[in-house]
Amino acid sequence: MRTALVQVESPLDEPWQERVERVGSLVSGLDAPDLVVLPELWATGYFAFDGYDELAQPMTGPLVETLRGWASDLGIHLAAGSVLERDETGRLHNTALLIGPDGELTLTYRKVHVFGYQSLESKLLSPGDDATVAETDLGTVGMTTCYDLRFPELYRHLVDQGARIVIVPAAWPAPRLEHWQLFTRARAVEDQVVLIACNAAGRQGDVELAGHSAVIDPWGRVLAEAGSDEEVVVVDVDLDVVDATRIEFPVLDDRRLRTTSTFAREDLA
Ligand SMILES: NC(=O)CCC(=O)C(=O)O
Repeated sequence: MRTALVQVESPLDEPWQERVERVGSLVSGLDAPDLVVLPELWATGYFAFDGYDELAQPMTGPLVETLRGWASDLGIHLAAGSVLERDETGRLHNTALLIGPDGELTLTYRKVHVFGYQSLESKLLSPGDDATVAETDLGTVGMTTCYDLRFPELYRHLVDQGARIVIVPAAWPAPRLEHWQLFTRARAVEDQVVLIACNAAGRQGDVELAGHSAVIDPWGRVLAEAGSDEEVVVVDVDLDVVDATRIEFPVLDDRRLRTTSTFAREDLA
């Protein structure tokens, strides 16, 4: 699986429409990837909180239409990072999406753990209340978003549904780079998945993003890692490593505590 991580910079003074055009050119210039992955809220800029309400769109809106067009024109799987979704009741969500080579939405995931530390996300957005997987011709894929990396039970929930690949779009700030590197590797090793994490880069206002997008295999090997600037990283991933690891070292079979795999919906209302 040829995987391209497009580690986008989203400076607050760049009009978002220009950024979408710029990133579209980057994506269409890639050399025949199977999967392209973008960061969390890259079009809007995660830290552009003032623009959240104005820029949120339904999943049938023009931004998602454009992204679907990229996937179908190029015949790729596009994990298009996340977008600000306005749902049918008017609430806003941070919604990650995977689009298939036919331009159809394969998987959507509303970020469950919205972030409130030096961030207005938890005030402005409503959390999701579920996480599912999609069967694709790449394998069984789950998605989580950024801060979710700190909540391992979410990943077990995906593994319980058969996830072999977990894609993580992020806007993770530079002061906690060590946490990013620790959690991405930990989740790959403990859940025996290929973990594909695409972070934002550059500055968004006062915040410096960490970059260091990475692809990590179930042994914890970092197959590719970006630096801290805007960059595209391409890596060929042999997905057989998931089954090989689970057969060689069947730690998931030794679990004694089964999660109930349910969400505390009453807490999320
Ligand atoms: N965008 C985010 O969810 C940031 C999370 C973060 O900075 C952290 O967990 O640390």
